Amino acid sequence: MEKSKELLDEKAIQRALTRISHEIIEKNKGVEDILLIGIKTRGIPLAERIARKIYEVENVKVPVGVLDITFYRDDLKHKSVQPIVHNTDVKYHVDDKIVILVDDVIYTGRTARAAIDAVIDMGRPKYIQLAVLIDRGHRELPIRPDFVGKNIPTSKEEIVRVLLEETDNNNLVLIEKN
Ligand SMILES: O=P(O)(O)OC[C@H]1O[C@H](OP(=O)(O)OP(=O)(O)O)[C@H](O)[C@@H]1O
Ligand SMILES: O=c1cc[nH]c(=O)[nH]1
Repeated sequence: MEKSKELLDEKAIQRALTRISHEIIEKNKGVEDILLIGIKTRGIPLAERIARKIYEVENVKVPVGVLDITFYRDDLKHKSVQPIVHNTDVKYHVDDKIVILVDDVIYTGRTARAAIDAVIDMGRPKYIQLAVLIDRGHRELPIRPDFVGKNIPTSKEEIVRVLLEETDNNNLVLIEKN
């Protein structure tokens, strides 16, 4: 039977995103030349929420782009090793930009790596940074996010589910064990 435990509620998610937004501003000494890129699915609403928070603080509208990256798989336990970047025809002007990739969960790091590759294929950004709501560990590549909402130690058997109002009509982070 699947057991589910709540890790973050709506307020905790929003607090984490507020902190990440402030850290982005601080690390980059403002928000000039920043391009946020949300990784589908839930990285997109997270990037939009961060953009809204940055606007509240800095009064600057930072652009938000989208990357569609998925694994060919039946479920999370049967991922193939290669994530696939789908919208390769969508190109952003990344030259000299600070590109901040945004995703809900980082696990093996393979999605982040595919996103980094996709951005590098588009041009020559000044920096690429990575923001995630949840870092659940178990990296298979030397990739570490610059901005983390919450580090959650997990076993490989567990699954972290991020639910957002925009995609799931709910705001919760759950950990599930089969
Ligand atoms: O670090 P990794 O091992 O690559 O795992 C992290 C990725 O897995 C999840 O995406 P998923 O493939 O479940 O797609 P979804 O977000 O569209 O549900 C999550 O949203 C990250 O993009
Ligand atoms: O547990 C996991 C692992 C990868 N991606 C998720 O969204 N959850």
